[in-house]
Amino acid sequence: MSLDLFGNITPIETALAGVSLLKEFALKNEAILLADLATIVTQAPFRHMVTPSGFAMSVAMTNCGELGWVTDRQGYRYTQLDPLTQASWPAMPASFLTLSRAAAFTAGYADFTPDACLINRYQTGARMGLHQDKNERDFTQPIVSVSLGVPAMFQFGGFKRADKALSFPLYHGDVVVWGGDARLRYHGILPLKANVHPALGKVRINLTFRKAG
Ligand SMILES: O=C(O)CCC(=O)C(=O)O
Ligand SMILES: [Fe+2]
Repeated sequence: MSLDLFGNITPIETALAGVSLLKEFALKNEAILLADLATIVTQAPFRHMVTPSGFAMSVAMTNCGELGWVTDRQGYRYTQLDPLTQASWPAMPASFLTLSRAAAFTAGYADFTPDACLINRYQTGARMGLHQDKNERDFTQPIVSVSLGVPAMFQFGGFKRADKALSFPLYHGDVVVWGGDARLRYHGILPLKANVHPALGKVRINLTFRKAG
């Protein structure tokens, strides 16, 4: 739960139990986050992974942490090695770990220790269809999701793909935490509108922290 400028619970939190929207929570540490991100992508570059049915995703992805989320013809899963380089995924930087733990703590999860951070890069038109995050072992652990760069419309649906979804915008620095009753809600990102962010240019970057293993 978090409060808006007037001390009210934000509308999205009123509608969705188990969702916290922490506006601009990541802004304080923007510079170090972006510097650490730049280092990660030199070691594990963004790539368009293929879904099990053989379609290249419009979102480009990489990972840091002990485990990284991947998809290919074999399916969705977490791996210790980057399939592109056969090297371990880059270590999770202290700045990422600290931010994700602070956000989880603020949302009511006192002992969140992510072992995976999926890094999504959206160019204009890129989208992520409604899906559940369910490749993790322990659904009592939340998802912590950090938005950077160009704004995007996030969708929260229900527990079936066809359930009606609520949409709300996410801006640079916003953090969403979902767990508990909301942990397995369908969610996604609508096609990214053309835009420019002063620090990141034409893209949106999303950091999704999970306790996967
Ligand atoms: O980009 C986002 O905000 C959502 C990403 C997401 O749902 C995921 O990576 O599983
Ligand atoms: Fe997701």
